[in-house]
Amino acid sequence: PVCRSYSHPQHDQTLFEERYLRYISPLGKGNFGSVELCRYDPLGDNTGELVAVKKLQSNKQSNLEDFQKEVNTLHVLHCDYIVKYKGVCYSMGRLSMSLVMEYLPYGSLIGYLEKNKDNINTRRMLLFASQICKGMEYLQSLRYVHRDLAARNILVASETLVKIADFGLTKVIPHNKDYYRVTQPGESPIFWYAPESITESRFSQKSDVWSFGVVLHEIFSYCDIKYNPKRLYMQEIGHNVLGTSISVHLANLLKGNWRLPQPSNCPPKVYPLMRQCWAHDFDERPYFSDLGNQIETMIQDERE
Ligand SMILES: C[C@@H]1CCN(C(=O)N2CC[C@@H](S(=O)(=O)c3ccccc3)C2)C[C@@H]1N(C)c1ncnc2[nH]ccc12
Repeated sequence: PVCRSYSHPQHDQTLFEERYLRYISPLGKGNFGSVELCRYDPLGDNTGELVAVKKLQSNKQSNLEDFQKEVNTLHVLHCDYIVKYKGVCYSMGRLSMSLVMEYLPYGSLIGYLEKNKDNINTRRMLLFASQICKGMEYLQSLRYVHRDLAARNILVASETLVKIADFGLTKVIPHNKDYYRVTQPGESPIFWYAPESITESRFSQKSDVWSFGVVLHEIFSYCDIKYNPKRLYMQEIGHNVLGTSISVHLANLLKGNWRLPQPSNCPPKVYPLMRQCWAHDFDERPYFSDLGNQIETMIQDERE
């Protein structure tokens, strides 16, 4: 099986009491809220465990429902390559809720690759890529579409393990379809989006594969801010575009077959892998299982 999901006879510690949740520092911010480092310390002697708490910004009813869906999503995911869900914390009398997850001290892939670029070799980057593939394969086996696959949402658990870390935009594909259409796209990460997601708000396993190609580009650019996807696309589109929206320019650029350039010291066989993920026609894009196999083979070749 892709993920050894064993059932722990763990106490179902899914309810964290707000009064024992001690705020320590911020871990990250986004459009809808933030993730904070906290210590859950019921004994009050600082022996409690460190946890990552994801808070919703506005307690608008709709966000609360989406958040509840995210909690339900994470609750069923048991995979070595997906961040572990620990439980929820209700506050203000169930008016607002927070999501409690495992805390991984290495933080996101962005900071980690930038900081350690000198001692991370191709094999390790390919190992990380294959783990993201496995996590995505598992997610898709449950008919989930992530919709926000990006290096900023990948967590580093150890020097040899990464985990997919954010399911704020994840949707379940209905059984009678193979895609999900979003009605109210909020602030969208369009520079990680497949063409059909930009123009038709259509999301599927194959649009996640497109985003995976962009994550590969980020990894082999060491998440260097100078070469991040948004900056590279905006350079090509031109910064002073007026009138028509950026997404129209981006969709035309992709229709005209322009793609993110090969990162400077990217191994020759990795860029074609990104290009496979960026096929304009989603039926031509590989499955995560195909990608995983190709990457495993590259890891073997790197060993020799
Ligand atoms: C990389 C992680 C996910 C991304 N992130 C983040 O801050 N956000 C993800 C969603 C956005 S949000 O605030 O927009 C959001 C808020 C509510 C609903 C939906 C979205 C914030 C930082 C995290 N981070 C550094 C962590 N570091 C160490 N251990 C961890 N355990 C779990 C996360 C985590």
